[in-house]
Amino acid sequence: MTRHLLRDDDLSPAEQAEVLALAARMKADPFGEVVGKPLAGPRTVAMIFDKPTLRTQSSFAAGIAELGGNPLPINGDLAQIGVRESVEDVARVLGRQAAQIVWRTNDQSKLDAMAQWSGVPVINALSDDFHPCQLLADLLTITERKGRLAGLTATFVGDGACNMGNSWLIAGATAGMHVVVSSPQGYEPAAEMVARAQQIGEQTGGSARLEREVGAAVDGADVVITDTWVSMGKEGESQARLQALAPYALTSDLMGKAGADAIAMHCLPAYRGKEIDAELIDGPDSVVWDEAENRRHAQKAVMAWLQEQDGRSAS
Ligand SMILES: NC(=O)NCCC[C@H](N)C(=O)O
Repeated sequence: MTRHLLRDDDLSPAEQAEVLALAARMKADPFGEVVGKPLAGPRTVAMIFDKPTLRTQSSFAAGIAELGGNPLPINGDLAQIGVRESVEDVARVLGRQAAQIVWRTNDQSKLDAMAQWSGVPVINALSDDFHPCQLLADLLTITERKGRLAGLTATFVGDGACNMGNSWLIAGATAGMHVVVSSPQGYEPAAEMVARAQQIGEQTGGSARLEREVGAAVDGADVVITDTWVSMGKEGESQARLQALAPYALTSDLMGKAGADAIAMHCLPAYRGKEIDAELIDGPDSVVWDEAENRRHAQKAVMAWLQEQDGRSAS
């Protein structure tokens, strides 16, 4: 069966650990002299962007090239998937051209259809619901800083209903972390996301909970994460969001409540003076540039791992 990375729990806890270990090996050997070049040929990886992108396109393109493959960027505005032709038909066409498909889009259901019809591994490069590639990069970054994941407390503050809030719940619990999400009313993750993370936590020793009071949520945390208050596609709600989320800004004061060696994370793009203080994101507790670099290493590991799974299922 062809494997995909459409949401964070498409990887079991053991598989997540395997991908993260591979990512660390790839980071130490960027041109594949030891780990090899699983996309050599070159195999083509189609990258479709229906939303803006900087980190995702550049890290996938560089990573695909480092794996010996051919990155094929597709402009979503020109392809008009689901408008000019159905997701099913696009999937069947791209599945004949590319070894893998990377897609940044809005609806999770479109990714499901791409996976169902393409016959090749599909990677979610951000949807409205999940951002699993960012989480693998973030977990790699935490491992580098802390030497472990299981047992650490990660507190996400701000818009918990967005892709990053959901992915933190699911991927953090998969890694055996204690995930706390602190959001104002109306911006909490859906109950089903929290329940799913709790269910995974029962298996891994991790946990997931919501904590409305932001100081209590950050108290003693090992990792504090935030994200933009206005995710792509939510621009029309900007004013209401900036107002509602203001008490949940990640300031240096708030960060002071976290554990002594706590790190601050942000997937970028960041809005200084809104969801995060300039002195914090540009200060010594911030690991945001490592997160951005680690997108490449984590995604290379995902592509290599999916390619290997695909080979296994074909043989
Ligand atoms: N580093 C990135 O890939 N950026 C992710 C932006 C996440 C944000 N919640 C958004 O959906 O716009």
